Amino acid sequence: MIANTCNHYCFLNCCSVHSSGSSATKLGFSSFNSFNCGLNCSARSDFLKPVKAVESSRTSHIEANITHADDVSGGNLDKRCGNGMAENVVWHKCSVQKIDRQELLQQKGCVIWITGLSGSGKSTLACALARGLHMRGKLTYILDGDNVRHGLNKDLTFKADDRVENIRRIGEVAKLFADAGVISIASLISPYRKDRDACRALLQEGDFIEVFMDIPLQVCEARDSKGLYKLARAGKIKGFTGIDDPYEPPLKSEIVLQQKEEICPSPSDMADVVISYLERKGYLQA
Ligand SMILES: Nc1ncnc2c1ncn2[C@@H]1O[C@H](COP(=O)(O)OS(=O)(=O)O)[C@@H](OP(=O)(O)O)[C@H]1O
Ligand SMILES: Nc1ncnc2c1ncn2[C@@H]1O[C@H](COP(=O)(O)OP(=O)(O)O)[C@@H](O)[C@H]1O
Repeated sequence: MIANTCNHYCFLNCCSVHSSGSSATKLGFSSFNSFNCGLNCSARSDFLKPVKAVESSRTSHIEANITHADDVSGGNLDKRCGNGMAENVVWHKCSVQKIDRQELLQQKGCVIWITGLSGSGKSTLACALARGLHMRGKLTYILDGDNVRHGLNKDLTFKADDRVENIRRIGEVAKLFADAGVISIASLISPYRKDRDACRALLQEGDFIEVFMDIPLQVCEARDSKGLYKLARAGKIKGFTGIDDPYEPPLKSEIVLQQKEEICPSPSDMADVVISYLERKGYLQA
C-alpha cells in the first residue's frame, strides 16, 4: 500500500530525435555527434550512419573474462548462480554488450543517484538534468521514487524494510539502464547510507555518481510543496523522513549541492554542475 505519493512529470520540450530510415533496425547506427540543438533545435539528419561497431566489438571482447560487476550481460557461462532464492540459474551472455551500445549512443552508461530529504529538489534537479542532457543529444531515463512507487514498487510502504527494498529495486533497475548505455537518473530519498552504498557496489568504479541535495530540513519544510510536512507535524503521517524517521546524509558523495548564503542555486545551475562532472569524467562520449 502506498500513501501520499505524487507524480512528477518531465517535459523534454526542446528537441525531438527523428529516425529517418529503416536502416537503423538492420545495421545499427553511429554516433549522435551531429545532434544540433541550438535555439531552433534542428534535428539531426545523419545519426543513422551505418557502422560496423557491433560486428567489430563483438570479436574484440566476446572472449573477455567479464565479471557480473563488469557488465550485466557478461558473466561466466558455466557459472551456476546461487544468488537470491532461485537455484540452477545460469547467466546467458550476448555478444552485443554495453560497449557496443555506448558506441551507438556516443555516451557512457552510468547512474546518477540523487538523494535528499523530501522537498530538497531531487525531482526538479532530475528533470533539469534530463533536459540539459537531452539538449546535448544524450539519452537519459529518470527513476523517480514517487513515480516508481506507482508501478513496480506499488507494493511497498514507507516502513524501514520496504524502503530498503524500494532502494534495492531502483538500484537494480538503474543498473540495467546503465548497462543499456543510458545515463540513468535515480531520484529518491534513499535515507539509509548502507542501502545507497549497496547500489553503488552494483556498478563499476566511477559509474555510480551520488548527488547529495544538502538542503536544510527547515527549507524543505518551508517549501512543503505537497503539504506532507504539515501532515507529518500534525501526526497524520507517521514515519516521515526528517520528522520522525531518519535520514543518513552521505559521507563522501561525488557531488554535494547546497545553498550559498541561504540562497539555493537554480535547478539549471545545479544541473550544470552535474553535467560538467559527467563531461570531465568522460561520460558524455563513448
Ligand atoms: N513517510 C514518508 N516519508 C518520506 N516520504 C514520504 C512518506 N510518505 C509519503 N512520502 C512521499 O514519498 C516520496 C518518497 O518516496 P521515495 O521512494 O523516494 O522514498 S524512500 O527512498 O523509499 O525513502 C516523497 O517524495 P519526495 O518529496 O519527492 O521525496 C514523499 O512525497
Ligand atoms: N533549486 C531550487 N530552488 C528553489 N526551489 C526549488 C529548487 N528545486 C526545487 N525547488 C522547489 O522545491 C519544491 C520541492 O522540489 P522537488 O523537486 O519536488 O523535491 P523532492 O523531489 O526532493 O521532493 C518544489 O516546489 C520545487 O519547485
